[in-house]
Amino acid sequence: MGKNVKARHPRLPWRELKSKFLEFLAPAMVASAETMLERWKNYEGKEIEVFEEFRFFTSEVISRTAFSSSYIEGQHIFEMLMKLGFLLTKNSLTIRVPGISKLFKTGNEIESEKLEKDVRASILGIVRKIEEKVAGQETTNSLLAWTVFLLAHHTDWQEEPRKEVPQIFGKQTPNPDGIAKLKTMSMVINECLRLYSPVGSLSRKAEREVKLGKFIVPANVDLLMSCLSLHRDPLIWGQDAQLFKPERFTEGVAKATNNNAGAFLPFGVGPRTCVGLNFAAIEAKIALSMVLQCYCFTLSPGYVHLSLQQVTNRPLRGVQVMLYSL
Ligand code: HEM
Repeated sequence: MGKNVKARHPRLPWRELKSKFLEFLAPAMVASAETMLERWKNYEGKEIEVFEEFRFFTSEVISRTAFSSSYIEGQHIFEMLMKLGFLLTKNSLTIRVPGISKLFKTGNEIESEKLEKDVRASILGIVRKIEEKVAGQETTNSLLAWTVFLLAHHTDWQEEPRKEVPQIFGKQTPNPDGIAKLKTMSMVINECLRLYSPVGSLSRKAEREVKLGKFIVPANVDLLMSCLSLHRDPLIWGQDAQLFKPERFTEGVAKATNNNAGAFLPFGVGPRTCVGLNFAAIEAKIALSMVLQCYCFTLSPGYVHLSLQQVTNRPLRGVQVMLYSL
């Protein structure tokens, strides 16, 4: 921010800001997961399709978080509307000479035009924010469904994160402090993001001619990078690249990728990196912790393994699992 530009709000230190953000988000996510698990009671001992379930869950999280965070902005809009109403009434009572009113505007008219513009801009701002969150709904939905698929297929890996959940939260619902400590859960999520990256490819446009390794990319060329093939490349991940092995992330992403920052890109790279990264990670960890606390699951015989790359990489026929109460 430039020297002469005043901050609109007093600055909070980053750590404090992040914890305030978490304090607000985590309870909304926990409440949405509770609603989902309440529904799951009807499926105990039966088959459940979790892609659709997580669609309800991720949509509910959005409506709880996006709309309530718009409350203050909404209040500001209502204040502006009240003032606008007052000015419009005043303008309508002012006697104007026909014709002149088109050439000269009164102070009240100028102010009401400005207010009208501000109201429009504020409403568009809220809509844009909600749109951004909706953009993240499908991706988190896919991540959760693919993770349940992988854990249902590799039941030994269900036990590891399940043990960790009570160690960290006891019998409580997930809280912001504990979420950061879920190490095995992070490994499982990273391995799922590697194998079933919800965003299958990243796109960029070359603004000018650039040298990319041994290639010269001319200006204005559209580039598409496939995260799916990058994440399964044996030259980067080894001969077991196709296998589900969360242990490769035991010592973090840097170690798993041999410090190759361009090898693991589920959330993109550079200045356009996903802005919802933390939001998605917290949401996924809360949902999975709560599911694992209550249930174990195996793949249903009816499950058909097909993925569809349409905006996101998602299971085409859903993910059916058999649900057992613990
Ligand atoms: C598992 C969940 C998610 C995945 C895998 C994911 C992945 C991505 C990827 C790959 C990009 C493009 C980055 C690039 O081109 O370098 C992106 C951009 C974006 N994501 Fe996400 N995302 C997820 C969740 C979310 C959530 C929850 C939100 C909102 C709360 C969100 C909001 C956005 C926005 C606004 C952009 C555009 C950023 C820009 O162009 O500057 N995402 N995401």
